Amino acid sequence: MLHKQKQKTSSLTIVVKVGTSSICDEVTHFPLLGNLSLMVETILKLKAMGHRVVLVTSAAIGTGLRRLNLPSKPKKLAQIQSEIAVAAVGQGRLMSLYDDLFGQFNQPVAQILLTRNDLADRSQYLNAVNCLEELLAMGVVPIVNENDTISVSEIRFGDNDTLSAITAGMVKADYLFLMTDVDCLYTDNPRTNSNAKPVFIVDDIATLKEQVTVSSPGTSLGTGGMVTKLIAADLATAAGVTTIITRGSTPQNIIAIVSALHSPSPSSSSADVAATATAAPLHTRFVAKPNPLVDRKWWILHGLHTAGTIYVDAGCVRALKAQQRSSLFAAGIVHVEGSFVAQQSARVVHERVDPETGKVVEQIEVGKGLVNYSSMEIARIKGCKSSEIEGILGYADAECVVHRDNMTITGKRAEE
Ligand SMILES: N[C@@H](CCC(=O)OP(=O)(O)O)C(=O)O
Repeated sequence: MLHKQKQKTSSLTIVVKVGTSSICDEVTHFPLLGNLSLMVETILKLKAMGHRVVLVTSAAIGTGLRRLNLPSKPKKLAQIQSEIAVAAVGQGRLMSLYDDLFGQFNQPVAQILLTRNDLADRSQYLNAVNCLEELLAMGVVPIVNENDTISVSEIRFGDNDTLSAITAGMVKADYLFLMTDVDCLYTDNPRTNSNAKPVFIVDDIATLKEQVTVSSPGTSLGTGGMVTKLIAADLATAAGVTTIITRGSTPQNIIAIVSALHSPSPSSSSADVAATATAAPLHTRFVAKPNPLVDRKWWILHGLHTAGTIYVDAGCVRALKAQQRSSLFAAGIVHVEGSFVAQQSARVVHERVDPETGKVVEQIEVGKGLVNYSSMEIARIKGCKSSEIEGILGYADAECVVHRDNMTITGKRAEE
């Protein structure tokens, strides 16, 4: 299938994610200055072409290890505290390195450190979005990393692939470049399987997952790998961002890839567009979803930490997915899992049960929403009519458990 890239050529918004393996030597942890300089030059060239660029960078831990003369990052659970302390040492030094390199060209940069908790609050999320927008409007290059020192494990992004996808959604990017230590996604690990073939273009990540073997666990310093890149691509394409995986040691390829995807004139045939894109350096392109989720719905799905799960019956699923979507009412709830309060977010799941054995045969993710009642309240009102809530709880703050405006349905509607 041929894909015609949208022919926007003036100012593109491009998020570039650079992993630890492209920034620090895996053994010595010394900075890979050649790579970093090329990355900085590439970003400056993209800016000179009129594009807006956000850099999402890892390597606070790697840089901290070098500074502290430690051989490797702590692995035991008890040492997680020292891992984040190492990140605190490295983050300032990493920024100073970028500031020095960009500073050679009089290019101002800004440090943005994010945690999942920051983004879970709608007003803080919007503040972060506005800050990024303002920086881009001022011609600054925002440099984003996770705020490792205050991210506890259950709310941690953990890998910067996910963080970069969230960032790309926040700035409504045209492109997310996930720079890594291979040229592109392969059908299997090219280091261990010589028959592994490059994957050039991906329309549907769910189908892709059935066709490729993704085993890369990431490097000894980074936390990501190909698995987290696919999650990031899924997330970013849902927000309408074309996502590219390509080699981190040749960042100049970003320019060649963007140019190849945008150089044909608007009247070019699809074949011309495909041929030009194929002539670009090796990369995998994940096609952006044509009808991306609008900002608030995307934020509910990806910005919010999921605090629990609400299990619903089949009738409820049909109502939630119907053309005129219904809100989620207590009557359709079967049970609730986890401990959460009102205004936190919960997954909505349907369990398909084998009628003969009574066993759950499949769990179907329906969506995610901001709840009007706590998990304890939901446990008491599940299966009841809205008119009964007041009698059971002694009050009724809302007639539904999740209002449809506060819910994002994943997957297709029932009638599609
Ligand atoms: N935020 C941390 C680690 C993030 C991380 O490992 O990401 P990656 O190298 O992309 O797998 C850091 O700056 O070292």
